Amino acid sequence: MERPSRQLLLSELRIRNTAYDVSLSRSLLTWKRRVSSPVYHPFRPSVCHSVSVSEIISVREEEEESSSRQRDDGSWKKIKEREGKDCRQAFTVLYVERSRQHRWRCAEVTFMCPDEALCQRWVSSIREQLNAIASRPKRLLVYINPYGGKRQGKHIYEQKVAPLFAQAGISTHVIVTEYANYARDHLKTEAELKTFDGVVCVGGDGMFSEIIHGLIWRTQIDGGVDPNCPEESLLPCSLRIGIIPAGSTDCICFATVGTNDPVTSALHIIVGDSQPMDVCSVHHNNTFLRYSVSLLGYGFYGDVLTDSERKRWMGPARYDLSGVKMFLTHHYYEGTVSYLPARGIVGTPRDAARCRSGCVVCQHNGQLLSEKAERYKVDEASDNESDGEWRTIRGKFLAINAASMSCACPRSPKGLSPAAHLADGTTDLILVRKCSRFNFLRHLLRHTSKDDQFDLTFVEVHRVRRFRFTPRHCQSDSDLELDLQEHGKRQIFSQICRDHPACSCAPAYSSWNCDGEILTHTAIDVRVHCQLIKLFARGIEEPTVFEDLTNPCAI
Ligand SMILES: Nc1ncnc2c1ncn2[C@@H]1O[C@H](COP(=O)(O)OP(=O)(O)OP(=O)(O)O)[C@@H](O)[C@H]1O
Ligand SMILES: CCCCCCCCCCCCC/C=C/[C@@H](O)[C@H](CO)NC(=O)CCCCC
Ligand SMILES: [Ca+2]
Repeated sequence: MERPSRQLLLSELRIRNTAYDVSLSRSLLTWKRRVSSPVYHPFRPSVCHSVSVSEIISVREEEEESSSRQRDDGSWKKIKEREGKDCRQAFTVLYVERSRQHRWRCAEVTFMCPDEALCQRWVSSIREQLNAIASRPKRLLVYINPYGGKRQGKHIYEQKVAPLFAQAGISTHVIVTEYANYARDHLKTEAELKTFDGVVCVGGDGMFSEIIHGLIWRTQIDGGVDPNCPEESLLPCSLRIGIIPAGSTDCICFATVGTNDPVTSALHIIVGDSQPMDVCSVHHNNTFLRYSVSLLGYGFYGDVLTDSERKRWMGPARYDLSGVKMFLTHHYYEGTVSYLPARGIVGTPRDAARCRSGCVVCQHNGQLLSEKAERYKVDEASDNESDGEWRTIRGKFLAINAASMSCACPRSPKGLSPAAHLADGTTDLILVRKCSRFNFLRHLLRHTSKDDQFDLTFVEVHRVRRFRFTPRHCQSDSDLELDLQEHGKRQIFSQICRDHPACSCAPAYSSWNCDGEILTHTAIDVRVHCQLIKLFARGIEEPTVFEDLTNPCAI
């Protein structure tokens, strides 16, 4: 058991009219009500509070002149009782308080000191501790998409986030985007990245995608790496990214924080959290197409996205309408999926365990991959793909999904692949073969219940490092030859006729949904880059069952 660290300060201070023993160590601020009588009071509220120093947002001196100050709830609190004296005898600590469903709130407590010198000592000691936390950002570059989600981005930032950043002493350079890809291009070429400790995007998954495209591209160009070459190992980005959710799905925020709440996200940024994340690069014939961190979906999710883009004016409800429409349409697509299974790693897509804050699977697999990368640097002749052999599956699919993380979102709180990991260097490749509408509905509905969406005969899931997809009509002559041998000429010709858009109702191609953006190509080559970016987040926290044993209040 870890021992509480040495006390830096211990004083008797007052909260309102009650005396408390208040102590500060390098890790904790604790206030414990003084027990005047040893008699047990069953109806008295908890007498001891403890806050981790790492979760203190800021400390401020109270400057009111022997007067009262209005609290948030409208009541008045007395700051100073004695007359005629300078008033710097009280200080307020703002800190993170956990609320329901992974939400964080900014709470505050005001301590009254017997004299000014003591008050000053407390304020400077707490500030010293906060300044020593190197991971906290001091200067942030903020991009706001005014048109994401319900078009509330600017309002959300100004009302809920900016005041918190100001209280935490974070300075910001705020840019409201003027058109799509404004933030991406600004980051690629213009932004003075060295002057910032992080980039914040206010918007949805599409806006986040712009930010990572700008940052990853810039990092590769500055480091002399060719982003068009699918074989190149990409350089990790040094700046962390914060997401203030103001979009339609906000799946990246939800899956990394556990909730889509602007205040919670702002607090994770302020305390300087860090969550590494895998990124997939998507190429077509040695040309870079896009990066993806959440869903790469062909078939159902590609069609839903294509249809919903025409209904953008509807806001987030467009996905529900297009979802139902595409479910009824029930298109399937033929093609070949090849993949490189992830070997030597911990975890499978069917695990009961989930990726959570401080995930050991991500740590283990991340370490394994970086050691491997080091070895390859020494031995140039080694084949990068020697840890496994490519496997190939041909078929008719209703959906081909690659989930690099769970893709949990309010629509599906457990996500497309509930056991996927944020930073393990793999993506879960989910193949939903052609089946009846009823069966497909069973599969879809299981995304919203406790039942396993993979426990169906027409669904398979593989944890992979790399995969390729070729739609049937892009297949090589030798592949088509194989088809002829397998199925006989007559079947093939009737199939081609049925699939050809000119002479039948069923389209031959779907589109790829890449984190909510439509890809321009259907034949793609995808590779996972382990922990390429970092977010101001810590992963979803497990609800605490037992009191923290390092907390002196719990002992
Ligand atoms: N000023 C702007 N005008 C028009 N489009 C913009 C602007 N700034 C950003 N965009 C684009 O708007 C698109 C959607 O933005 P965003 O992701 O913020 O919201 P959303 O699509 O509603 O949410 P989600 O992606 O979570 O479903 C993005 O593709 C982004 O490139
Ligand atoms: C017939 C009804 C069946 C109901 C089934 C519900 C299943 C929900 C699964 C939700 C999966 C979300 C995956 C996230 C993808 C994001 O990268 C992307 C960008 O924001 N969002 C969409 O493409 C938006 C995609 C929205 C799909 C509905
Ligand atoms: Ca992953």
